Amino acid sequence: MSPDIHAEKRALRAELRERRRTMTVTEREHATEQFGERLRELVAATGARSLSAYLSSTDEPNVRPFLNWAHEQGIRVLLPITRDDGLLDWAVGDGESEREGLFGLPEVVGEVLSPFAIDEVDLILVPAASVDASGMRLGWGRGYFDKTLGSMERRPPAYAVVFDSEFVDVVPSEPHDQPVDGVVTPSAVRAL
Ligand SMILES: Nc1nc2c(c(=O)[nH]1)N(C=O)[C@@H](CNc1ccc(C(=O)N[C@@H](CCC(=O)O)C(=O)O)cc1)CN2
Ligand SMILES: Nc1ncnc2c1ncn2[C@@H]1O[C@H](COP(=O)(O)OP(=O)(O)OP(=O)(O)O)[C@@H](O)[C@H]1O
Repeated sequence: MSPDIHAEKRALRAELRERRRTMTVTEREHATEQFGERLRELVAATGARSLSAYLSSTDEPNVRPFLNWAHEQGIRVLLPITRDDGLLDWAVGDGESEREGLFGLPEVVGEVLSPFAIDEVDLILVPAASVDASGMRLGWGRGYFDKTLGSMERRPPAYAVVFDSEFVDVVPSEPHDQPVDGVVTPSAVRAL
């Protein structure tokens, strides 16, 4: 794998991380409301009764109000538990208990399910740094979701959740990168 593409990905991630960090509270709150509307539309369109998502940290697209809504609707929500071997375990989110996991990310507390637990969901919401028009996704650089999505035999629709400016024409990609089926931004749900 060429070192250039790794450097390019790293530089892009740093830029995107900085842009997220400098968003204003007003921008964030507005985006959160719109993410909620779009994600509820996606659930209605897919009829999903179970889904996997992530517990947003401060700078990430905030899906927490949506997760509370999903929980109230009786939708089963799986949240990732970061393992140090590069795989993700899962636990059912109850909207209550969490703690700090590996890499300082918020993590759900609950019965730990194996990486295979995600095989059962109807819809996958994937965190990302950027997504392009062909569905290629730039993640945060440890390959967790490439491995997860790449190992699934029958995969339900996977939608990346990003801010509008992070949906771009092309992201740098490598053979192991797994495309997503769609993207959710504050302005729209798009199948790709
Ligand atoms: N809220 C949330 N939970 C999540 C994810 C996520 O993106 N958001 N993940 C989604 O995968 C998994 C954890 N993924 C991680 C990915 C990278 C790094 C990390 O340490 N990255 C490098 C930066 C690499 C770079 O910039 O090139 C670092 O910070 O040093 C940590 C966790 C599972 N849980
Ligand atoms: N299916 C896989 N099997 C083994 N290693 C993988 C796989 N997918 C990715 N990797 C490794 O993970 C590391 C990070 O990959 P990459 O830069 O594509 O991350 P990313 O797309 O940002 O990550 P993520 O999937 O967590 O969002 C690379 O060293 C890559 O070789």
